[in-house]
Amino acid sequence: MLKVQNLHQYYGGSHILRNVNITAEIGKVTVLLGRNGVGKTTLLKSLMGLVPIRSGSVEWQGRDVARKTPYERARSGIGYVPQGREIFSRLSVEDNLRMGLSYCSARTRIPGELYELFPVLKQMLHRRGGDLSGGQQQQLAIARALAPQPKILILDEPTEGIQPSIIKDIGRVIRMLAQRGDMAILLCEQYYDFAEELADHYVVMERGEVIAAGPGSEMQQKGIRKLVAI
Ligand SMILES: Nc1ncnc2c1ncn2[C@@H]1O[C@H](COP(=O)(O)OP(=O)(O)OP(=O)(O)O)[C@@H](O)[C@H]1O
Repeated sequence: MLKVQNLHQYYGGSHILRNVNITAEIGKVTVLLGRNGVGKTTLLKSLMGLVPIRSGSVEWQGRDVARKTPYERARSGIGYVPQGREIFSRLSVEDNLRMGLSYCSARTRIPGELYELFPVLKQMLHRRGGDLSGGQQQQLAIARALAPQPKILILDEPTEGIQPSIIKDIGRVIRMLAQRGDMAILLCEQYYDFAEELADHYVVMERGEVIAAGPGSEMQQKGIRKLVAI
């Protein structure tokens, strides 16, 4: 389980995250919602150690990882799919997947399962990452994060700029990964319908604070769509 408590983060003098508390459980999809600029990406980067936090704890599988490096967090089973995908455009699809294994000495082979989840990657194995469509790159970014077999997958807006058929495929993979029961999913998303369909739990942020949270089944009844409408 990932448990974030009383987290505060600043960029210079700007107080960006204010006393954030969230959890993400193994076997569940937790969706993080909020309008542009409320601090979602900053929160995910803080969880991954890509930006420092001022105070609070980030507990993963019972250990506080808040002072660990991104490398150490990745090795402890935290997988991260950044906003904008950050594919290595001049490397092949296969080498992009290998990059996902680069910090993980125990695993040297790309799991064959990734090609079952995303068959297009097998077809394009020797193409350059930069030659893939946006949707294919997103699938590659997810597969790269899954290559070392993490226990939590953190995704930052995976549907951004992606065509509907690929959004469906990505949704199916997310649901399947959670249902297997050995991985937590923390999904930051602006596409409300996609988020609602997948959510076991939801968290809504506004101006750096969590303003609502609960079971995914209650999102409609609680009017969460309105809270995040632009
Ligand atoms: N590197 C940075 N330096 C200073 N301020 C930043 C930096 N990155 C983000 N911010 C500011 O922090 C606030 C939160 O940004 P963040 O990207 O975390 O929001 P977000 O909810 O993920 O938005 P979006 O949905 O647009 O990605 C915004 O006001 C943003 O301008």
